[in-house]
Amino acid sequence: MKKNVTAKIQGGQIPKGKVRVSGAKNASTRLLAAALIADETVILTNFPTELVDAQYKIDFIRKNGGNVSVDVASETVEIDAKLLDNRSLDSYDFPIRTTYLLVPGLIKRSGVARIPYPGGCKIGDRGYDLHLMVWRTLGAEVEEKPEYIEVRAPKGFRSGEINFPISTIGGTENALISASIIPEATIIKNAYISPEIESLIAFLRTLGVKIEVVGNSFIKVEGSNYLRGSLFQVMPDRIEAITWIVYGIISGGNITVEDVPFDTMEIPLIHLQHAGIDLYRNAKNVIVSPECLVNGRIQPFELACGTHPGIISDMQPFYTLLGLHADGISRIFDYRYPERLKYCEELNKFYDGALSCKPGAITINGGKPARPSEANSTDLRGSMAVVIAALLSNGQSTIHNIEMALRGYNNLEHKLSDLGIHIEVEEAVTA
Ligand SMILES: CC(=O)N[C@H]1[C@@H](OP(=O)(O)OP(=O)(O)OC[C@H]2O[C@@H](n3ccc(=O)[nH]c3=O)[C@H](O)[C@@H]2O)O[C@H](CO)[C@@H](O)[C@@H]1O
Ligand SMILES: C=C(OP(=O)(O)O)C(=O)O
Repeated sequence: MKKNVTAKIQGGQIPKGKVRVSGAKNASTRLLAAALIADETVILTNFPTELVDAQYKIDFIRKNGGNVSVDVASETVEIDAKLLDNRSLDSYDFPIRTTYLLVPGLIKRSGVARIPYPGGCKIGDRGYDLHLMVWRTLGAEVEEKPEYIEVRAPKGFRSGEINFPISTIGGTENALISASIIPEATIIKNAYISPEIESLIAFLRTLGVKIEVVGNSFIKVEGSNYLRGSLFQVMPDRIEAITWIVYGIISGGNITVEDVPFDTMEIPLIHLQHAGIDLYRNAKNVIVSPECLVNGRIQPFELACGTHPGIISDMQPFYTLLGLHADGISRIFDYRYPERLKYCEELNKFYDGALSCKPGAITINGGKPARPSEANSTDLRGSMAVVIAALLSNGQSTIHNIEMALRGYNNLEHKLSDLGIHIEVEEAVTA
């Protein structure tokens, strides 16, 4: 897997052309784990095969005996988990967040699961205690070993009632997949229903799991000992869509963003309107061009990130970028991930200190032109944000560790190249 990747970026290139949004990271990597509980083959289409996070998960599955074939050309992944088995690995270094979703498949096949500690972006406090709570509620023993988390349920999980004290995406996904292998009813209270979770529920139903959702936070799951296979399409990535739209606006480019999942991003798009941006769109695509700016400029704005259907935290850095190009002072609040600020220090290198931050709040003094710089990738979205800042600056910039951006942006270099943008990417050779 790629490590220590540096990008040399010549600013001032204006994007022009088409870019298609890939299958969503936060859907595809969940479906991949959920496929492990099926007793027949699962085929996932529109799968972002080049996504580094997906590749880590596939690697883990293969190392534990699962069969995964990947067809890059058709963006299809076929998973056969019949031979999945819990094995002792030489290394548990898998820097992805949702390792916990690999547990149900392993419990189903071998009654024991050893999984890497949840990694993912360092965006502040990211507990995993609620995942342990899920497994314990379902009758498992859980032990935190130095290298991995071990979950034991030799006779499989048993049904229970899971009551989340806070609304958690990962926790809800874990509870859903874990409950699906139990042939009795499990109740999940205070669940979080996001579009990606709706898609996960739709997938689990295709396997034969009965899932009832009442209102927006109560779920009843009735699983089965035997689960069918499935042919399922990964939904497009709403965070990638907002990334390209914002890039199109602030670059003054002329781009068509294809496969935009409009129904999952109503409020994020309303906030663009409030910033004076009137996008041309049809059922699936958006055309971004300088004419979209109603008054010829981006209006400053104030917004708060939160749970769906609002602006989710992963979109925050792109609204920050938008604010940097707005005509005045904008403010962004994020009290769900108040420490998601490290990337701001990196962006400040390009924008002459235009961002001032305190936990949960970013104030943006918009309107300063971007200048070239050398910056680090602090997290996935932050990495993509500095790549965009470098593209907008007038000169050559260097961005370190852009493998972070590649965790969440499928085929990034190719997509940029289709927009006429060339970046030079180099991976450090390690002895
Ligand atoms: C699938 C998905 O869309 N994941 C998103 C989710 O991550 P992730 O699924 O990790 O986030 P959660 O919704 O689980 O976390 C919400 C809050 O609950 C806390 N918590 C969570 C689990 C736990 O066991 N204990 C605990 O304390 C977290 O620290 C956080 O403060 O939100 C992040 C911030 O928007 C995004 O970057 C991820 O892309
Ligand atoms: C923080 C993110 O992902 P993860 O939860 O996988 O770290 C992200 O997608 O921005």
